[in-house]
Amino acid sequence: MKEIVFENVSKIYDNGGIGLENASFAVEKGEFVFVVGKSGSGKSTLLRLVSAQMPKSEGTITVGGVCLSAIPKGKLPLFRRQFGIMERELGLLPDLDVRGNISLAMYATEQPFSRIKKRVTQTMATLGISHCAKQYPNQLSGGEAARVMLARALVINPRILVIDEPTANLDPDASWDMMCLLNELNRMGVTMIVASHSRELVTIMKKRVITLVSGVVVADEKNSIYSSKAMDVFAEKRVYNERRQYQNLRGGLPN
Ligand SMILES: Nc1ncnc2c1ncn2[C@@H]1O[C@H](COP(=O)(O)OP(=O)(O)OP(=O)(O)O)[C@@H](O)[C@H]1O
Repeated sequence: MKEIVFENVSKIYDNGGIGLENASFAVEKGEFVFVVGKSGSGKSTLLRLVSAQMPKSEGTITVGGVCLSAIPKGKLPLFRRQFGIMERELGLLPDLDVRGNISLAMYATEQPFSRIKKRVTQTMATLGISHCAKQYPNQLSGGEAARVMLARALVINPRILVIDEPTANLDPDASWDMMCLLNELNRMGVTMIVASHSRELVTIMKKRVITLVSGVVVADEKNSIYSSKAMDVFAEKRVYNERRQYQNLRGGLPN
């Protein structure tokens, strides 16, 4: 069953910047997909479009069979609850301990306090951070803080986890632990869309990899590796084509 479908989706920001250009792909329920590309290639844009955090400019996005443009604005917050989102910009609140930070994500779901407490305890145990429950963010290691951010995304029991750079600023051991954890969550049935800069980890994981260059999907392969060569070849071709178009417009190519 198709969980996410993008059909000719583009995102053009208010200042004219292109975030994503004519992207088409589908993600199956329970799939694990990496999104890779150089800085500014459109990874975060794609993730934010998937999780209905901003509107697309063109094309059609369908999640769980629901076309995002058909959802009334007032119903979007409820719709977004099927996504767990982990991204750098959503930092931990410094004045709340770990349990508080994770619990906060559940308050909007309006569940009874006892249920929230049980679910938070369970999530901390799953992610191996029970021992940090009473610690504050500035008392956590990088790896622990990343797990708390993941716990905050996971605690609402999402169908889809959308994760931007899960291993940013982590040492190799903590990065590997994080990837294993994501793999484990995926095995439990959660659909995963993960943007990553980590060449080594993406290659080792052998998952589906969507590669972006300047907002364009240039490769989409199963059991794939992070190939900077594919990016470079495409970037060179694109620059060459743009030069040709420009020179044609100006009256023909020079010798
Ligand atoms: N809010 C915004 N307003 C205008 N342009 C934006 C905005 N957000 C992103 N962009 C532009 O869209 C393009 C894609 O940016 P995006 O953040 O999606 O890339 P990225 O691959 O996630 O980069 P990074 O790896 O550095 O996080 C870039 O050219 C960027 O400048």
